[in-house]
Amino acid sequence: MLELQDVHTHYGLSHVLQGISLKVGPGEVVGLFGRNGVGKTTVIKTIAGWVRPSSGSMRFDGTDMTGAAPEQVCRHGIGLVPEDRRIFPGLTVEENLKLGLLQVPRRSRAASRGKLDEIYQRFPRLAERRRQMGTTLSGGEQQMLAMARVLAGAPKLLLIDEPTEGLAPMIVDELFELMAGLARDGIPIVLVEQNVQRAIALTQRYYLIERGQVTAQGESANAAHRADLLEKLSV
Ligand SMILES: Nc1ncnc2c1ncn2[C@@H]1O[C@H](COP(=O)(O)OP(=O)(O)OP(=O)(O)O)[C@@H](O)[C@H]1O
Repeated sequence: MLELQDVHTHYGLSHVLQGISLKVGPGEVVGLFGRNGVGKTTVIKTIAGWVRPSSGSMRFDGTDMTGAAPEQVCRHGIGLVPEDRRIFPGLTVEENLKLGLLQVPRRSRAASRGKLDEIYQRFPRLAERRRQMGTTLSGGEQQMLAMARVLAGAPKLLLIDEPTEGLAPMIVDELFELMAGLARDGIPIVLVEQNVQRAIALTQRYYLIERGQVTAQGESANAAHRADLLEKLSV
């Protein structure tokens, strides 16, 4: 479904991604793990078109998307939930979600309402707070809103970057439960998450990134692969 081949990305003279190749199949949840600063967010941003690769290729759903702009990537069905959440200030929870709904052009009023109801069922906390300003939500709730807004655009693949960073344990549990729900529903996800022990249980496969390269990959259910990953990350 998504395939990156030998992707190199630079920030100026800094050669951050040094030949990343990875695949995500239909319905697959794939983890990108690694220490701080190794390039995980840059992989996500490169897929989303926020950063242009200097070489290599990317295919999504049978289309060559190498170097595509963020809006094209988004239109092709890749939804990004960024690390900093980007909740629109001055808009309520529902207004934030309605902006997400606009991602799908020509959706009928009834279909939009249906989608919103579906989102509120998945995220009951957002339903309770639908009239509250988005930026007044707790960090964890803002993370839910960021996810829900992307889901309103009916993405074919989700990129989720560090969703639980800095959040209280209880809300972290809720977020993992929500992501498990998305996984059960067959929504493919690329997940960057520092909490590897929890995240590994959610993913089917993983890539370990070190210094801008994939240095290990494996099946999450394979005990030896898991042990190898946790050992390499010393967790
Ligand atoms: N806009 C930028 N300009 C220059 N260098 C950058 C930029 N963004 C990131 N970097 C550098 O690129 C490297 C990879 O950063 P990236 O954020 O992709 O890593 P990461 O693995 O996601 O780390 P973290 O877990 O800390 O977010 C780091 O050395 C970082 O300092």
